Amino acid sequence: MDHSEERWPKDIRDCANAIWSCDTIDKATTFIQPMPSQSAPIALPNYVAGELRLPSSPSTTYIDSFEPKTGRLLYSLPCTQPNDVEEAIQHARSAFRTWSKTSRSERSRHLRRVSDLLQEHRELFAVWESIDQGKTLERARIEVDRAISNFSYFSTYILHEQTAARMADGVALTYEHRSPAGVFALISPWNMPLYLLTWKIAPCIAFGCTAVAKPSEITSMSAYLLGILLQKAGLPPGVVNIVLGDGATTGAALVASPLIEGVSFTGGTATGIAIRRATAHQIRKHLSLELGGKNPTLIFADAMADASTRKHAIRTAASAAFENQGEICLCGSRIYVERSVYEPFVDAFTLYVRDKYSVGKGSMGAVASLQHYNKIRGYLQLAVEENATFRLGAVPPMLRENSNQGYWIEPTILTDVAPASALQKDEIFGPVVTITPFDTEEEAIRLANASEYGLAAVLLTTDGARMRRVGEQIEAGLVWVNCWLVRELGTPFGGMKNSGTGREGGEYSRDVFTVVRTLHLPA
Ligand SMILES: NC(=O)C1=CN([C@@H]2O[C@H](COP(=O)(O)OP(=O)(O)OC[C@H]3O[C@@H](n4cnc5c(N)ncnc54)[C@H](O)[C@@H]3O)[C@@H](O)[C@H]2O)C=CC1
Ligand SMILES: O=C(O)/C=C/C=C(\O)C(=O)O
Repeated sequence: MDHSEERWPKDIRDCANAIWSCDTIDKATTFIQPMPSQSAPIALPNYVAGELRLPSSPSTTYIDSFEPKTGRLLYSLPCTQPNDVEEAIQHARSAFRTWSKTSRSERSRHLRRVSDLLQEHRELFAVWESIDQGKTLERARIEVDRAISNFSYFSTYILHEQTAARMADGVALTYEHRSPAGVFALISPWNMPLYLLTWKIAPCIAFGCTAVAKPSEITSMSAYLLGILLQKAGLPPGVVNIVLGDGATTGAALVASPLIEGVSFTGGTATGIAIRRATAHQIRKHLSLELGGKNPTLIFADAMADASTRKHAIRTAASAAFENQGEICLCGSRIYVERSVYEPFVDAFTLYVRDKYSVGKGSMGAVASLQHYNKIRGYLQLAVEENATFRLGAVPPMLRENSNQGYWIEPTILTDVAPASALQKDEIFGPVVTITPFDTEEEAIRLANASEYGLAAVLLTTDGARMRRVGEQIEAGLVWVNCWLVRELGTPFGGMKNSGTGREGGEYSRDVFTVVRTLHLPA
């Protein structure tokens, strides 16, 4: 693709305004359709110091981004080089001097304005997120709503926060004093782009820090739109900066900079390890790593005992498995079913999933990239080689680069998969589940915990005592009983084992973004 400068819009601001003016689905779609595939897409700019601009480094390269549902080239984005990353960090540092001292009520007003403006442009963000990521429009709307809540939740949280003070043995009055930690690198993945980026940006700026954020190179559109929105909301320049680019160049430069006081990262475990390694010598750096999962869903016979609980169990297990094409780190991709109800469950689950999630039924989007499509395809080929039974789905066709075909994968249900298989161990991160029987509660717990990951789990049972007995033994940061993805933004969110370190949400986010000192005053 030709990236010569004359093929970019002369004024990037015109381009931003063109997209911004698409305030209805129709207009947004019209804007995207006339772009001829394989030629002169727009290049998205960074958002630095309150301005939308392309990086200045002459060595900047450009990355192509494709539309998952069609395989068409959509736009390109700069792979921001270390010197431009450093410049963004400098702007965040200078903004920190003022922002960290800005009153909570003023910061709260800024977050509220961002939340209101997002609400006003909900549909615009949802349409573009769906086009850019491959998710359904319905799913994209849910995620924009959550992005709105991320800002509104932290806008009020900081107004009601309390400080613990106590009398230490009658000799000293002690209290905790917290101050904003500094400039943060906020790095997010491609599965829930706006939802997860704002889950980091909102608490970061609410607690008085400033940010250089980097979305995934696979899905940069909503971050770009967010930059425009932050500008329109009047957020002081430099408080949030957004640099686009890949992990190896842009992300790595951001994380390693000695001027970065902390990193909040969501993505794959291998990247989390790389970030830990790259920052190992910088002890002061706060690290919050939310990584992969291979989450179990346990279905006990009592959950299948009558028509209403059976329906609930099947629906909950299905949405936990296939929502957002299985591209949520919390998805339940290993299903374990008590043997006495195993076959009835597998039959009913397969029928339900075929009806609701088959491609074309409206609940299944395309997977995010060709690279990811091929990764999932590889696992399905492995399932054939290992003689797994395909209760639903098949190996999808091979797609070539630039084939202008969408990355669609049917929901796939596998049985007869050995516990040691990579299909049971690896995070496939797609619409693929395995179903395995168990005989006893102890075996169910053992199977659930037989994973390097420990992010989330779902228990489906009507037995109240079992809910707690089993729930408290599952090695996972989040256990949902008879529900999935129910979120209260103050609760600790994060994983055990190789699913990460640190927790975010409410006061846990405060711990990530602030430093604490204890003051001792003589009594
Ligand atoms: N939330 C989750 O649990 C997610 C899990 N994954 C898993 O990871 C696998 C690989 O997907 P990727 O897109 O490669 O995820 P990734 O972990 O490489 O990407 C996540 C973010 O990290 C950035 N990044 C990559 N390398 C970096 C580095 N060295 N320093 C700083 N930032 C860096 C990326 O540019 C992106 O913004 C997926 O197939 C899936 O299994 C991917 C995305 C989200
Ligand atoms: O914060 C949430 O509610 C969901 C988070 C999901 C992820 O972190 C993910 O899928 O990566």
